[in-house]
Amino acid sequence: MKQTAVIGAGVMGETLLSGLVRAGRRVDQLLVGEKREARAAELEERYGVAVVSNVEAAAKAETVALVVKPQDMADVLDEIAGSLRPGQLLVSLAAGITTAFIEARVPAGVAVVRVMPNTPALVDEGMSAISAGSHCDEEHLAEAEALMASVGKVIRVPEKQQDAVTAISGSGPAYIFFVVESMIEAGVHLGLPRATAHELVVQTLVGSAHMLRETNEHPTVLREQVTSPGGTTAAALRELEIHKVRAAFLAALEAARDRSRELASGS
Ligand SMILES: NC(=O)C1=CN([C@@H]2O[C@H](COP(=O)(O)OP(=O)(O)OC[C@H]3O[C@@H](n4cnc5c(N)ncnc54)[C@H](O)[C@@H]3O)[C@@H](O)[C@H]2O)C=CC1
Ligand SMILES: O=C(O)[C@@H]1CCC=N1
Repeated sequence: MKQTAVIGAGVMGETLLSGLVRAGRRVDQLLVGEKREARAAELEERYGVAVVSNVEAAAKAETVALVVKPQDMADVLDEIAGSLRPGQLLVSLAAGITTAFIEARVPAGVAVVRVMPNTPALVDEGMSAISAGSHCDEEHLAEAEALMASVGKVIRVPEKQQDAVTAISGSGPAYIFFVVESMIEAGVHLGLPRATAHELVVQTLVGSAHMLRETNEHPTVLREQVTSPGGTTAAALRELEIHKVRAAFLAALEAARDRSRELASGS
């Protein structure tokens, strides 16, 4: 029986775990390594999954997903390296951590795939980008792809693009939620009840997202369709340009990309 282990079951680890369960993975094919005892008990109760030591998880599973913070990755790899064997697959979901960083700390021949997921995986609408390490064959990459496909869409990217991917889709949901928060708050300033503002903004976001996906139109075209000459949208967009929102997004994404690059150094 092939087993998959998830080491580090915080926000993203549980997101992956729950997706695997929803996708029909048998619970006895799953193992969890989690440092916090209370959290481990919670997961055992919620999913009926076995929480074991990291060493046992690494020794038993064919595929090991590493979902600890980048700053904890070196310690976890030191702990499990002795239990890993060539041919086994390590899938890292950590921002910034390169496949070379992992390969340098595990036995030669262990296959490594780097993944950047995002939290909409919780509702099976995740976006994951995967990159192969140097001992990884097509079968390993396909296995990592199948793992992440259980919670959404997956694309393959060259590893050198992963820091930019992290800035866009990894952190991306936070920017969208920030915009949603800002619009709700603005609605309240305009005198709408908070619940009304919330409903208006969420449905506007969902509808706009569906339009982007289903019409396949460029966002500029969709934005122009909303922008009547001399109308309300043009008045609002002029303010966004005056406040340099476009430039702020560029600076923000550059900061996220740079932070991703820094994380591999443990800072
Ligand atoms: N939260 C997000 O939206 C995304 C997170 N990621 C990546 O996922 C990883 C985890 O992030 P989060 O889930 O947000 O963090 P988190 O802090 O919620 O989860 C990390 C978990 O690892 C556990 N842990 C720490 N050291 C451990 C050890 N030695 N053995 C076993 N478990 C240990 C912690 O107790 C915690 O439950 C990070 O590397 C992050 O870059 C990637 C994309 C999106
Ligand atoms: O903020 C972070 O570092 C993680 C990686 C991408 C999203 N959350």
